[in-house]
Amino acid sequence: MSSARRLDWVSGPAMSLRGEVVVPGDKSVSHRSMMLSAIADGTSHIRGFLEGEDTRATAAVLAQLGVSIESPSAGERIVRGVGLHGLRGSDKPLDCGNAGTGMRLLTGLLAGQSFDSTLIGDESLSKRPMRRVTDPLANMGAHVDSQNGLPPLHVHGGRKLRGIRYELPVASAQIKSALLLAGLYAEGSTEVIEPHPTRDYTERMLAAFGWPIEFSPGYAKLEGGHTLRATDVVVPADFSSAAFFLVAASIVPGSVLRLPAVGLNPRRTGLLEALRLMGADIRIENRTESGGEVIGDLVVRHAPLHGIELPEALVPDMIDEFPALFIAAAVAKGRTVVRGAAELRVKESDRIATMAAGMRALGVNLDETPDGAIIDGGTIVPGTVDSHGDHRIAMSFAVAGVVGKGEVTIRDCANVATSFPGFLELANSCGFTLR
Ligand SMILES: O=C(O)C1=C[C@@H](OP(=O)(O)O)[C@@H](O)[C@H](O)C1
Ligand SMILES: C=C(OP(=O)(O)O)C(=O)O
Repeated sequence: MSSARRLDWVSGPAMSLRGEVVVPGDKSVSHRSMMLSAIADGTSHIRGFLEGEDTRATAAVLAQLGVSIESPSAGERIVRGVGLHGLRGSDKPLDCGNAGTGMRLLTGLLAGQSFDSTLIGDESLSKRPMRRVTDPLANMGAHVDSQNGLPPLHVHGGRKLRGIRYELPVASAQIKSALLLAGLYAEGSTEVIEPHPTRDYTERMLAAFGWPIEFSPGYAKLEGGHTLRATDVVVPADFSSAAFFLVAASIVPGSVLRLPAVGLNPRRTGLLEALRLMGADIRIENRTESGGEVIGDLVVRHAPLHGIELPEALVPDMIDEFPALFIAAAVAKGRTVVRGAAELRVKESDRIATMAAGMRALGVNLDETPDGAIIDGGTIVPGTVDSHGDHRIAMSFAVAGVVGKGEVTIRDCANVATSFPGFLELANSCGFTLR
């Protein structure tokens, strides 16, 4: 990573957090809306598109493959779909940046093309496991070369794909989605069965774009040989971005925050349940439906939190929210036990190890376990932590700073722009003291 990317933050104690916090568009939905619009017939209009580095990287890859994408204003994209077989190969590598979602889903999408592609990523993405998608794609007849299971990935074109029935070894929406996207190009049916239901945005969006698909929690099945019809997409606000404010307002006395129109897909809101089990006061107001997704305003008030044994069934529904939950646990009364979350070790950083190291530096008592942590609530003291370039870790320690006894210095925060551009300004607008 270049030195320009090495940005440090200092987060200081806050009096109380108040106001309305409008968080940016959902990252998962933004990636998928771009991919499906690109291979649809006709022009799709996306609103609320996340202007983050991850989702812009996906848009740039599709533009490199010949898709015309206009951006009339921030968060708005007009995508002229080229049809299922209209993408054109590129001689240059396709750069997915920091995005696991981008790389894994695009691998599925590119496996069925007539041309070869090379997918690359940044230092962090280059360490993330890809066999979880390349192995089942190989069963479908695809040919993807990796570097011992890691990126860069070379996806060979001109392969005839056939549908498979695949039981996922881990609960992962990225694996499921990669197979479904390859399945669009396959002969016969592609069927995926999950060990625990994961976010179903790919399934819902395929249906919205007119592709026949059968799905229920933990199951999806589609057949190749149809077409996608351009559709307008409204991207809801990202629950995973709202999560930092839910935790921060819960733990800073005197706080009340309103987070309008947040996506409340049940496969995303595990943190809401977890915080409520800990005693949090979070209400949903103005619940409504938009683009086939439930959205609502989240109103969070300070409440004394206590430790819990986190029900393992919640883990996939809050897979990106553990860094934030760990901070809540660090100041809750008593002990919090997290198990069954080994997937955290293969995210943008090893999120168990990175959080454990940082929390210890801030005086928190915790034991790291292979698939989770045992955290004793107490007081956060001033100190310096390293986010290891992991956006969710950086934002979680910014939350630790507002509730701590002094300043928390956070190293390497530039990657916050991958999922939450403008976090610092938004956080300060409701009472953080972050610089
Ligand atoms: O499908 C998606 O959009 C995502 C799925 C999850 O990853 P896994 O599929 O690896 O669990 C999640 O961590 C990631 O931030 C986004
Ligand atoms: C794990 C994440 O994203 P991705 O896998 O797309 O890099 C995340 O945003 O926390």
